[in-house]
Amino acid sequence: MTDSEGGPHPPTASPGSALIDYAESAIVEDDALLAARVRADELGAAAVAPAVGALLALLARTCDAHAVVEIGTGVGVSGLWLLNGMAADGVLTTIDPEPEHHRAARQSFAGADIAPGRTRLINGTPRDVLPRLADESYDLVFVDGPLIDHPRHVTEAIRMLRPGGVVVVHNATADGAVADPARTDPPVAAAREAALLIADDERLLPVVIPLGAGVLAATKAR
Ligand SMILES: C[S@@+](CC[C@H](N)C(=O)[O-])C[C@H]1O[C@@H](n2cnc3c(N)ncnc32)[C@H](O)[C@@H]1O
Repeated sequence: MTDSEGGPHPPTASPGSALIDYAESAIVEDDALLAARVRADELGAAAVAPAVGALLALLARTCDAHAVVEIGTGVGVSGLWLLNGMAADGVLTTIDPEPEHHRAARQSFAGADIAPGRTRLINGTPRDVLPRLADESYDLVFVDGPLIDHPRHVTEAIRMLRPGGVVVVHNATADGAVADPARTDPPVAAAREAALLIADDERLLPVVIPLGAGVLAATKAR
């Protein structure tokens, strides 16, 4: 690649650079999100970084999301961001096997004055729940369960996504380990497998975004 004067482009920013640090620190969260983060710390439920949350809200708004599925509710930090970007009457269906996390997520949603009808919390494992959700019916699917389950969750997400919808995979790079050929442990192999499922699907237009733990987003052809 060359610049407008024919010379090589200057090196682009790498993860950990000042640019990434700026992107990560530029987002300000409201009181409801800050309170949810305290709950996440108390329960040890890792939540998306603020910049990833802002990306979720942006993508939800861009695809005018009315129906969103989230795999891995945690205590509702990513859910709050998704709801912020969704249509005012949009419904977030969010799945988690931990009842304690769902209790905390309900507190998080109430703390942000989210109307109860806008959230559908399904307590169960995605393996059991996802097959019951309809084909091509959701505007956005957010995958944030255990890395080892990413291939199964991504397969279900692609099935559930409507044409023009967006799938977002959190921790898609296994904190960057997918780029290291020496890393062949099962979670890293699962992250690679999930990325390949998306790369090999001709209906999907993907991009890796180096925010937080690494995000892979793809939109499905209309
Ligand atoms: C990283 S946290 C989700 C954080 C949340 N998305 C956020 O940013 O606020 C992962 C969640 O996956 C849930 N989980 C555990 N086992 C699971 C499984 N087998 N499938 C899906 N989710 C699971 C955990 O209970 C936990 O709440």
